[in-house]
Amino acid sequence: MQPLYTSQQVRDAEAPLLAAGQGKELMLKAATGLAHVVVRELQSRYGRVYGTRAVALVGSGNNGGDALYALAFLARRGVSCQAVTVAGSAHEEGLAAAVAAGVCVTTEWDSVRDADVVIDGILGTGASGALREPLASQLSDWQNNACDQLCIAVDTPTGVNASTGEVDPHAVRATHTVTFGMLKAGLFVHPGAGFCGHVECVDIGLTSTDAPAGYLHTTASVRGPGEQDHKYSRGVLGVAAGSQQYPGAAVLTSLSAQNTGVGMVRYVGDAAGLVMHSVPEVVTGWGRVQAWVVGPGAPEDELVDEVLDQAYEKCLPAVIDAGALARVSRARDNWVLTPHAGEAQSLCESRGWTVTREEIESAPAHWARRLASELGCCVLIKGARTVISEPDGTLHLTPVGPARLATAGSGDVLAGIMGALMATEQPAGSRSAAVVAANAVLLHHEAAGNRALETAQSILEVARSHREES
Ligand SMILES: NC(=O)C1=CN([C@@H]2O[C@H](COP(=O)(O)OP(=O)(O)OC[C@H]3O[C@@H](n4cnc5c(N)ncnc54)[C@H](OP(=O)(O)O)[C@@H]3O)[C@@H](O)[C@H]2O)[C@@H](O)CC1
Ligand SMILES: Nc1ncnc2c1ncn2[C@@H]1O[C@H](COP(=O)(O)OP(=O)(O)O)[C@@H](O)[C@H]1O
Ligand SMILES: [K+]
Repeated sequence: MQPLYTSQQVRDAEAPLLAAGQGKELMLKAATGLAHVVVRELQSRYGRVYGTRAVALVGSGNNGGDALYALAFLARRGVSCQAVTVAGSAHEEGLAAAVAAGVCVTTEWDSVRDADVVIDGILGTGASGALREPLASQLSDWQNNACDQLCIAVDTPTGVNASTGEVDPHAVRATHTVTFGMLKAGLFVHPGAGFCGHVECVDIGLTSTDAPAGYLHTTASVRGPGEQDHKYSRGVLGVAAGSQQYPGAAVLTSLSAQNTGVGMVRYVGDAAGLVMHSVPEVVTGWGRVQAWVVGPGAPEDELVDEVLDQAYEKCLPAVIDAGALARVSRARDNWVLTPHAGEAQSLCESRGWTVTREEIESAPAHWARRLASELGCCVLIKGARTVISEPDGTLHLTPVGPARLATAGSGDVLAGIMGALMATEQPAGSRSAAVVAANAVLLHHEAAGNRALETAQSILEVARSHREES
């Protein structure tokens, strides 16, 4: 997992280097890394670099400085370069370097639309508040008329908050973002993540001793059974799912758990016959378990309450989904609540917080954090972009999953995968529970089929391919 930081943390990491007089060196490293990406993308899209046209939008700060030094580099490679200064002033040394390399400087935006590549060097980590006029309207005019244009953002797309992922209505939609030194959390949080395109980080020698704001998870793993393991030591998962109205959820949860790999699945609920028919390895009825999944398919309240009490009293890790979410009155830090935005809204409402589903969808990290802090457990808000927060606000993020997961029963499958990992991994606190949850999301993405049943089936092969035998 890769650490993610806020803008302030990055600035704090830069401060001692700047104080030691290394500011120019840092900027040149950043600009060189940026220019290499521009060259690579020009080559990849147009098959040539020489003779292409690059336009950089240049703000008044160091973000613009990066763009100007990169233009100087590109001009020397035979790219026809123009700097559009958008803020009245620009980084002096960067401007001088660009002019010396033959870059044309203007305040007119006419050339932006026809550029082969636009470099967004307006705002980076120094941005604050809403985009000001006339910049905001100029950005909208350009982007409303741009079509499939290569656009490479310097450090962060202008208008995307690099710490929170919140987005200004006039924000730049980049195809690529070249960020410097440390990954910024806002580049991976919805909705900002959707404006960044492909993100890559150029190493400029920054390090931080701060606790990261979050982690990016990109690699799944599944623990295999050890030589000495038996079905009980490997982990038994209790599944309390399904009802007469929604029996299928019980099947999807149990099947995906079994296929992910677990010592045993014990099922309790109203769909035992159907579960047994579909997954004959499942054992029905109460017994000892090492983790619980409770809630998919709206099991009865009495059953849910009994499971929640047992999991709480025994400190068992648990995945709390759908119908069980509203029954949670106390929680352990190794629990993961998995609401979609609508369920998250109900959780908020029951706490007297007024928020719409749309507001949760546009700031899921904020609401996941708030709920996790309030409840004292991990909260995973499902959706096109899934966000996990620990109670202390540390985020756990994954790359975006395939949209074919937007189908009924998909969440039940995720709950089963996560439950199986909980039973075998036995997370003891919120950090390890969040890591398990992120791992489950990655496996879910990889297994995604066109139907939830197909996903639950293909998780067998996906988990096998990631299994590390111990
Ligand atoms: N420091 C280092 O070691 C390194 C830093 N690096 C680079 O520096 C970047 C940070 O540079 P930075 O601190 O100069 O801030 P930056 O993002 O250019 O913006 C400041 C300008 O924006 C303006 N402005 C602010 N908000 C605004 C708004 N809403 N709407 C309109 N304007 C607004 C603000 O105006 P003011 O508020 O002062 O009037 C000010 O003029 C960082 O992202 C990375 O790219 C790399 O080179 C590596 C080494
Ligand atoms: N557009 C999308 N792209 C990627 N993943 C998605 C998308 N829409 C939904 N998902 C994922 O599909 C699952 C849907 O879960 P949920 O809404 O609980 O469905 P159900 O209740 O029918 O099981 C979640 O894991 C969610 O993150
Ligand atoms: K930028």
